[in-house]
Amino acid sequence: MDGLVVEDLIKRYGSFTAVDGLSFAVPRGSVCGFLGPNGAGKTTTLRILFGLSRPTSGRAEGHGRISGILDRDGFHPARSVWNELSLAAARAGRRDADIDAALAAANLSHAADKRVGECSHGTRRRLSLAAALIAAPDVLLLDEPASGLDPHALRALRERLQQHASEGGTVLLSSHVLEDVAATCDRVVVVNRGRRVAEGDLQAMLAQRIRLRSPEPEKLLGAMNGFEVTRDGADTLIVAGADPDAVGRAVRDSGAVLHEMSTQGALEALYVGLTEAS
Ligand SMILES: Nc1ncnc2c1ncn2[C@@H]1O[C@H](COP(=O)(O)OP(=O)(O)OP(=O)(O)O)[C@@H](O)[C@H]1O
Repeated sequence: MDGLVVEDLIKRYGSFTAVDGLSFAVPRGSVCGFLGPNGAGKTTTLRILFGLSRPTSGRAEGHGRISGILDRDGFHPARSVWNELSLAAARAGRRDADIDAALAAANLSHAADKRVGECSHGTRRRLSLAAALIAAPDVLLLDEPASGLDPHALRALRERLQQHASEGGTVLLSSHVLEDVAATCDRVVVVNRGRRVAEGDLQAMLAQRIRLRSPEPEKLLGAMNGFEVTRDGADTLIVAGADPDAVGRAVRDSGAVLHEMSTQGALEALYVGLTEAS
């Protein structure tokens, strides 16, 4: 069952079309990356899903309670971290929420009494996520949630989002950090100039591009008959559109020494190909 649906969505600002007939869906239990170049229409789509902006035509709807992070967090700089979280709980109708426990879960207990205006960018970002989660949402919409986070906070964010999905929630997050998307998401939607250029299961999409690194690339290349292979530097081959088992067997049969067989970096290659081509 879908947690959110975007269908034939169009958003125009005057004569400029920011979102141009966009359609995609995110199933429940999924963390979906929302990728695209600057100005592709991601924030516009997220704002419509939040109900902050009206579509020109089409629809964008999440099922159940929606919360999340937009570019501006709207916190008052003079309020304390504890107070902002408590206000977020009250706004979401969750007056019974345990604020101290939510702060601890967000690793923010030490900052509870700090004024928001005195917090670092990363701390504010973590507070934004805690404020979104305290609403106990079904659908989490996150615009660049990883921005400003250190590696520990990034890992905690990833684990929290995956936990939300494993409990049946739905997550849509925009990001330009593709490595992070690859580690966090199970699906992606790629948009360019307001249109969808790709959508699907991330592993299935990445399995379509396997990177092989070998000190004997010629030997390897000789065994790759029938595969679509491109060279990427002196010792690296990229095999496109092939089943990993079949590639693995061809590598074994070649007898070449292999230093790496992975889909690492494949998302970037896929993204660049998709957004340049359209
Ligand atoms: N209120 C507005 N009035 C006019 N144009 C707007 C408005 N909001 C957004 N746009 C334009 O719509 C296009 C899509 O913007 P949007 O912010 O959705 O892109 P994005 O994919 O989120 O980009 P980024 O990755 O840079 O955040 C851009 O060209 C932007 O300038």
